[in-house]
Amino acid sequence: MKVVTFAIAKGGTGKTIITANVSAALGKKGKRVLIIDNDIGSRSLSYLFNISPERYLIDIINKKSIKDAIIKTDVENIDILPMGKNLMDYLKLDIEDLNKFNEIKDYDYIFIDSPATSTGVETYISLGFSNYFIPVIDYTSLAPSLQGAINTLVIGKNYLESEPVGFIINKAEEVPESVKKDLEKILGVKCIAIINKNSFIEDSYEKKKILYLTGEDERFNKIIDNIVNFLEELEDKSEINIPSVIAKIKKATLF
Ligand SMILES: Nc1ncnc2c1ncn2[C@@H]1O[C@H](COP(=O)(O)OP(=O)(O)OP(=O)(O)O)[C@@H](O)[C@H]1O
Repeated sequence: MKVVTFAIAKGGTGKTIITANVSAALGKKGKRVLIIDNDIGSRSLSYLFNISPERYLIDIINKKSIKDAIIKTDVENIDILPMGKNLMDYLKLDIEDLNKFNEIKDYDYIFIDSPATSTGVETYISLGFSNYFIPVIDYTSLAPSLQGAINTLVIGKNYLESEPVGFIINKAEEVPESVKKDLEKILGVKCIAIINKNSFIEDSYEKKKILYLTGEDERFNKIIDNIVNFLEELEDKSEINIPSVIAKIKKATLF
């Protein structure tokens, strides 16, 4: 199992779109995927997968199995776990309840879709629970994206031990090779994909479609396939030690 977050302490860069499409591509390949939906503000993941959760994990975690909150979607091999509250609220729970996260074993991939709060704290908590993270830079908003990516990399790598394995440039028309090289130098990881800005992607959200599955945009599908191949090469990781993760998060976020 691998826990991966497309993470950046900056809103609207395309994290949810990328999480949804990469998950769908993995699901199509027969991989079992769970998406932890922590983006409770925008609820964009529920919107895209067309689900209306009747219960959230926060409401049942002290009474039932974590599996009772997991929703099967209509998309092949993809389940969603709606958190219902900020991950920060989960940190206040008993360790016994938090250890229930270790019940989640039947998946090849877990993705955490997180909101970008102004303090970045939700992003950092997601990183605490992730083995790997991949910042998503919005090329139409390069300077704030870069700042968000640097913050995320510093906290994730140095305090939480989540491994940055590359970054994605999203909403880009054309990225000069020299800019890509500069970004790689600044961020210290490789650019694993450049996704162009286009109306198919933009409209897919409005129309509640997972673009990869419609096959409407061949170029987009090739890019998603490349990201999937990249993730498949990453090593599977062992179980996360919840108490030690919580201790690290508290230290890293001065929570
Ligand atoms: N490559 C793209 N081309 C055009 N529009 C895009 C592209 N990527 C994302 N968008 C649009 O940008 C908006 C934000 O995307 P998304 O919700 O995936 O970002 P996010 O990082 O998850 O946002 P938040 O921080 O609010 O959770 C959406 O309306 C989406 O349709």
